[in-house]
Amino acid sequence: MASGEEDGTVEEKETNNKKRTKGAIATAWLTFYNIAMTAGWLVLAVAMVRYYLQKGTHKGLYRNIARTLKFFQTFALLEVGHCAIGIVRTSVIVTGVQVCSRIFMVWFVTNSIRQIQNEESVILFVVVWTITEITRYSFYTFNLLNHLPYFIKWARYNMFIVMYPLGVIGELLTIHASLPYVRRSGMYSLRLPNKYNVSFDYYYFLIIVMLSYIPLFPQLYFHMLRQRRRVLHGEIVVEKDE
Ligand SMILES: CCCCCCCCCCCCC[C@@H](O)CC(=O)SCCNC(=O)CCNC(=O)[C@H](O)C(C)(C)COP(=O)(O)OP(=O)(O)OC[C@H]1O[C@@H](n2cnc3c(N)ncnc32)[C@H](O)[C@@H]1OP(=O)(O)O
Repeated sequence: MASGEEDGTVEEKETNNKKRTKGAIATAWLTFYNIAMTAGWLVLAVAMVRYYLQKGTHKGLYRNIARTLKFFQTFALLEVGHCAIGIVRTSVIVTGVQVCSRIFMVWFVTNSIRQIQNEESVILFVVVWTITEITRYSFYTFNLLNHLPYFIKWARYNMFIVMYPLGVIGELLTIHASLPYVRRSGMYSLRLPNKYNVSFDYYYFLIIVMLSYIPLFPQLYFHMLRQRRRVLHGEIVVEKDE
């Protein structure tokens, strides 16, 4: 029996061919992207373990891995693009909040304020992010290759239950530790009078960022709990249009 495609008009066939090509290109790109990201976070993990074994302290660890961390975390901005052009079935808003908050932590907090780089809280969130991302990107890679080991699927949809709160604690403690330096230095702030007639206080901005975790984090966490029910328990989860 002829398939629907064989029966279709030339236009239908062209549309189907286009869809297939877009699918193949998107899959190839995502496979490359996920392999590169898994490798990047693995490099980071190895660098952290080596540093700690050699020096026996976490002091100086952040500076040692800063370039790699900044590179791979910033590269994750592409994920917002993946959602926007529809090659992954994820909400742009959920992904945007997750990626932007991380980029903000890396560039505008940890990287900008040298005095806090040796805080234990920095190591906490960097270690938690690293474990999470190695699991997440290897999950996507094996999934795309249709060879997903169950323990990676299990880890992807269970570890976040503990890792997410731990990461948030690390991030909030780091922002909190930065407050006195920000207040003293007046960094990234704009005081009146100035030619733009605008004032901005980075110290209060950071406090607002900390407070914004209260409404935003539960949404990300519950999103992941719904994904967990869908993927591990096969439940049909109806999500609001985010
Ligand atoms: C300017 C200042 C802003 C300040 C804002 C301050 C507010 C901050 C509040 C937020 C706090 C966040 C803190 C955070 O940084 C702390 C941590 O991360 S700690 C470490 C623990 N973290 C986690 O476990 C992260 C969990 N979150 C995520 O995984 C993602 O970020 C999330 C976007 C939530 C993922 O959700 P998603 O919907 O994508 O879930 P899935 O993985 O199940 O994917 C859904 C489907 O899409 C496919 N997909 C997605 N990405 C890819 C890809 N790269 N390649 C291939 N396929 C992909 C996936 O396979 C699923 O497909 P299907 O539906 O067919 O199964």
